[in-house]
Amino acid sequence: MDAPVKPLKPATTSQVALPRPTKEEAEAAVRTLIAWAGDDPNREGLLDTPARVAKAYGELFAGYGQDAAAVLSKTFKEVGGYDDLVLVRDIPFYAHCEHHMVPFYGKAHIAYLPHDGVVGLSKLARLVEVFARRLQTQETMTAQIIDAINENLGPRGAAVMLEAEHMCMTMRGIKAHDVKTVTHRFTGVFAEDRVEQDRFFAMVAGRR
Ligand SMILES: Nc1nc2c(ncn2[C@@H]2O[C@H](COP(=O)(O)OP(=O)(O)OP(=O)(O)O)[C@@H](O)[C@H]2O)c(=O)[nH]1
Ligand SMILES: [Zn+2]
Repeated sequence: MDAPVKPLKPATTSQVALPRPTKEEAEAAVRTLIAWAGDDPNREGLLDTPARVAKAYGELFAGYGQDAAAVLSKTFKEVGGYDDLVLVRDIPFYAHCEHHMVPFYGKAHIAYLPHDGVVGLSKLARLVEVFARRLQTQETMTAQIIDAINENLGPRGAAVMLEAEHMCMTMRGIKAHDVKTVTHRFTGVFAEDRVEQDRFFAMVAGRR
């Protein structure tokens, strides 16, 4: 018989103030959920599952330990004076919806108009990871990505679009398959100029 499940520490609304439970407490919580699902956490096939889930959470929610400012800290100024639009499109991401804790996944498209140098292209994909690997809403994630770009790169303009499928809408609930949710936000020149917005949409669609 396993030791009785220790109670989890009380939840707070603040991510920062929340005391981190121990690995043993996390594993006990997984055992509780297995039993809640209707299975026996003590049967052989499930014995190692709580430890695996706790370990997987470290990867799936790694974003809490990452810092957008650090990801965007290095810029390059030697780009031949290039200051036109840079678009990195089709960045794949996997996030978890904060309502049901099931995945939503899709693609992010990020564009910016450089002001004083450019950032390494991989860093924009890393930035998406920083915010995807948390409990999220698609809207919050869109806003966090563009805010981080503005705060750390100070571009003349930025544009972010996310297209995602929410599994809480496909495998449960309304069970609406192939539904895509699209969010986008524009700042700076992109917010002011419809021509720039249209250029962004055309480039995201691969037409330019
Ligand atoms: N705006 C927004 N809603 C989301 C996101 N992810 C999931 N949701 C929605 O969150 C809502 C939660 O609604 P509730 O009525 O509180 O929960 P529920 O009874 O499980 O809702 P149903 O999914 O309709 O069964 C649902 O409408 C989900 O589709 C997201 O990223 N953004
Ligand atoms: Zn959901």
